[in-house]
Amino acid sequence: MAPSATITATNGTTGVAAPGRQSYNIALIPGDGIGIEVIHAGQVVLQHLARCLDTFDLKFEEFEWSSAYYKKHGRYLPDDALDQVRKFNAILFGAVGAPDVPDHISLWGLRLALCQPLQQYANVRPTRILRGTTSPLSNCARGDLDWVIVRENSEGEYAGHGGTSHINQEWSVATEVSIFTQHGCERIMRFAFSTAQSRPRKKLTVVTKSNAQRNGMVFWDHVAAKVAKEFPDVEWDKMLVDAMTTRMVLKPSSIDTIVATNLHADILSDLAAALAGSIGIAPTSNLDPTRKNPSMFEPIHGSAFDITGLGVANPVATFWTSAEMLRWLGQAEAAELLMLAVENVTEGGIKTQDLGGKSKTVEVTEAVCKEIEKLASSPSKKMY
Ligand SMILES: NC(=O)c1ccc[n+]([C@@H]2O[C@H](COP(=O)([O-])OP(=O)(O)OC[C@H]3O[C@@H](n4cnc5c(N)ncnc54)[C@H](O)[C@@H]3O)[C@@H](O)[C@H]2O)c1
Ligand SMILES: O=C(O)[C@H](O)[C@@H](O)C(=O)O
Ligand SMILES: [K+]
Ligand SMILES: [Mn+2]
Repeated sequence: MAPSATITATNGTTGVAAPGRQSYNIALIPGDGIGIEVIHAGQVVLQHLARCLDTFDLKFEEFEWSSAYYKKHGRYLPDDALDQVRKFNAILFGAVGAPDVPDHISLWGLRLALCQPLQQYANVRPTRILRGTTSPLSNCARGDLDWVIVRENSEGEYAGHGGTSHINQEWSVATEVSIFTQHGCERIMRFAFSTAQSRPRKKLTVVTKSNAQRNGMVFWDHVAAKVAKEFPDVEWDKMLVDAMTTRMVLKPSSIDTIVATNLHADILSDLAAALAGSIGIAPTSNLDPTRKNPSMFEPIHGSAFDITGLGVANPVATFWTSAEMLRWLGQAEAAELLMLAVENVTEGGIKTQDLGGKSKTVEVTEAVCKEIEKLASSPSKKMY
């Protein structure tokens, strides 16, 4: 079923209206590398926002689950990790991945070990060109690129089906089987169509590869066509994933909402982030649309070994995902104010090096805090 909507967010997700003063418990999982730097910047900004607005409360608890924890305990998560995080309203996650741990161990050990059992089956990735930033595409004005990528986040190429036989033999073999279930495809298609329906253009592109992958992807297309009948007001088309990359580069304004498989959307969303200026701005919401489990919010990027510890990581992706978290929790006004503050700062030229600026993580964080203070105390607060 589509999420029960009361507040429609700019990214097509929905929040529950909050009666009275609300208090939210947020689990912080900074993880590894720059994840630690940006999550701490996000916590500073969120705390400041809550203090300045004084209309809701945020309480944070930090978890040390990371590659350092893995090296000490032989696992990324303790046995009761899911029970622990289920007590929170939301999770703010940094990144996982370390140079001395194989990437499949870290990804499956932490991120997927949370997203999959918590039924965060819809991964929502908005992309747009923020004020004061530019796309590397010539002729792409700010409003020409305003997309939401909906990523199937529970199965497909990430189902974990497969195995290795004849290890260390010349005839060793490994399989990685994609899984497309009726339930999994239907729920993500419904979510994607209702996201598209909630946006002004009501347009959805279903990304596929059903010319080559003649089973799973043909099934994916079939479910899309069936679910489309429930949304007669959504204009939709279907596009092969390879052609979609060229359309994103050459005709960005022809795109609005996209739905794609776990792997296709993973790849397309890094491309989308780069086309909007940098991976350092791109947010991700891992949503359980049924709201039975807490949803998890993170920047799209990873732990970025190459810039860890230099103080130059762009915190904007984490600020944006923090805004999406607030929206999901029902604090749409606070989310709007936070994004307005972020864009006032980028427009003022306070940007990290990935966006062509010279500012450090901490300078961007301080500037956003100052801007929040200004906006929250302005008599014309209703401008956001
Ligand atoms: N969800 C996650 O936790 C997640 C996501 C992606 C990658 N990873 C893991 O992170 C590790 C590194 O992966 P990768 O190098 O492929 O991707 P990455 O996103 O960590 O880095 C790619 C490039 O983008 C730059 N970059 C990323 N975030 C930035 C930011 N906020 N500000 C400025 N520059 C930024 C990096 O410096 C690097 O040059 C791997 O272990 C990978 O598995 C985890
Ligand atoms: O899920 C993945 O593929 C990785 O964690 C990462 O690249 C992401 O986009 O979340
Ligand atoms: K991340
Ligand atoms: Mn990715």
